[in-house]
Amino acid sequence: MTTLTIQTPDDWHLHLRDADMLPETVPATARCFKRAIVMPNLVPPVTTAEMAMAYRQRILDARPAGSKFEPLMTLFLTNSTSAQDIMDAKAAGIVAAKLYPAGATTNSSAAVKQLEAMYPIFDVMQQQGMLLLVHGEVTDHHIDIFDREKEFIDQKMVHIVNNFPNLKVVFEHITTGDAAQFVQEAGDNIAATITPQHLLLNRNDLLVGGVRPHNFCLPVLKRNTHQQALRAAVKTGSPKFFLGTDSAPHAKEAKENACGCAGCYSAWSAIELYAHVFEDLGALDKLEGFASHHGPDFYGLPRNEGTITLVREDWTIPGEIELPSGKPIVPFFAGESVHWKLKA
Ligand SMILES: NC(=O)N[C@@H](CC(=O)O)C(=O)O
Ligand SMILES: [Zn+2]
Ligand SMILES: [Zn+2]
Repeated sequence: MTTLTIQTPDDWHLHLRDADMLPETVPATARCFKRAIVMPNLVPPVTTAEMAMAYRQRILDARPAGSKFEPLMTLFLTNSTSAQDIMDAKAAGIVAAKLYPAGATTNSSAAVKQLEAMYPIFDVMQQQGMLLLVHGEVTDHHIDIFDREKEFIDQKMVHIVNNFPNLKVVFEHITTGDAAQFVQEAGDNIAATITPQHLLLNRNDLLVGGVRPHNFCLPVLKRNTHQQALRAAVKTGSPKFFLGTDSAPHAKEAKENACGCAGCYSAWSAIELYAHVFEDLGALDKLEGFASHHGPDFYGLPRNEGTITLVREDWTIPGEIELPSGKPIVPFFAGESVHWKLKA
């Protein structure tokens, strides 16, 4: 096969950042995705409908001329989020709220410290038909970083899903066979996003032969058997799994640092990298479902009109990109060759 045409895809997990990052990040995603779930972990976090609407406008203003890219906004949950905040958000067109356990990841210190205290809020979300998006890792210091997702399933996720059977929950950026199996076996109210890095890499790519800060993201890459389980999950074509890049830019100096930031900036090559993986799996026929159908179907939104075409053509991801601030950033998979390219 030399070309591949699929219905226009969406990115169901994206960090656009803010201010002078938007002229970089918005075009990168808008080049092939029609919509994206925009994560709210700004500084300060997006905790009200008003903040989300102002952020949405800044994103719309950063679109390239003629672009119809549509940001789907989310609310950052804290232990101070009120029922009224949820109702206001719903009324403003916000589709989901994001649960970060406090301290789990980038800019999450203001997030949820006591998860069970959020249950009345989940109840309102369930009634309002707002989705719950979850960064699924426990944050207790004594729990090993490689076990934090599995512990979250056992301690928290099982109870959320069972207590709120009509709340749609997205288990974001899953990284383990345990999470894939949990999602597959649980009811129809739970689905998961999977990133390109967790399909392409395992923890050897982070640590063998020297530490590779550009492969560091959270949840951290796991052992090869988990990578294989995620690959097997997308290969089934199950509607419970869909595309969420978790593209999360940090300047080069913040990644190549004694305390490097977590996040991979994959937007410029994301759809190509997924095609690369699905080809490897002999499952190119499953890419369209994963990238363009399962997400909107789960969210209860219409599928996109139109198509994109990928061409089988080798190209090399650049080693560096210059941010609008003038600072360099190293894109995910820099210097590596990819077999598919978006047709201009
Ligand atoms: N995935 C990451 O490693 N980082 C994300 C936050 C997140 O999605 O957890 C970021 O905002 O940088
Ligand atoms: Zn996360
Ligand atoms: Zn993320």
